[in-house]
Amino acid sequence: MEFEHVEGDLAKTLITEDELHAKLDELARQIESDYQGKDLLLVGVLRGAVMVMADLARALNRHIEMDWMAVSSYGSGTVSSGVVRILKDLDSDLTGRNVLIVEDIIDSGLTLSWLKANLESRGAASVEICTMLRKPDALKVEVDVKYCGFDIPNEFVIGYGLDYAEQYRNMRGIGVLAPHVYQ
Ligand SMILES: O=P(O)(O)OC[C@H]1O[C@H](OP(=O)(O)OP(=O)(O)O)[C@H](O)[C@@H]1O
Ligand SMILES: Nc1nc2[nH]cnc2c(=O)[nH]1
Repeated sequence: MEFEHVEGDLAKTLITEDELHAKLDELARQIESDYQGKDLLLVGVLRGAVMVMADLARALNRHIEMDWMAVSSYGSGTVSSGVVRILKDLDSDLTGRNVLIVEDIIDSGLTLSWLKANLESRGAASVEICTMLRKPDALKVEVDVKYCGFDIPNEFVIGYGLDYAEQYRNMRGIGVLAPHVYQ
């Protein structure tokens, strides 16, 4: 049972581990085809994207580089503050690079629209976004997403890198947190 230790904290299971991995394989084939003959720098956004990054990188049958940024707009709450702070910047020079931002979720879109513009301003040849989840009903700004795993309802989700107050990131699938946990 993949959710055994958190079962009482979940309102429902949304996406299973198998479904996540099948989707990652699909995305990896598209990315391989789109970036044929080009360099590829995967930029993971800490901390939530750690699981997607690790699994996507291994699903790709090609050379890649990885770098990491840490930004924060949520603190320990469940609603975006809208203010994005860089907690850790990239080590790489982006000049002329093909950058693929790897994310776990696009919710309001505030983090990713800010981050994409920020990386584009550093002279990259291209900056695209790959996100495992997106909430179309929660978007406050348009974000141009090239690769999206699943569109999900506007509910607070946990698992596969996504936390509530730093818990649940190691859940293998994705679920909706029961309101009694945070109310
Ligand atoms: O579209 P938005 O409303 O801006 O939300 C998306 C952001 O929220 C999550 O990160 P969070 O700030 O929770 O930090 P974490 O990755 O360290 O958990 C997620 O990883 C995105 O970066
Ligand atoms: N854990 C979690 N983090 C988020 N950050 C933005 N949206 C979400 C969400 O639904 N769940």
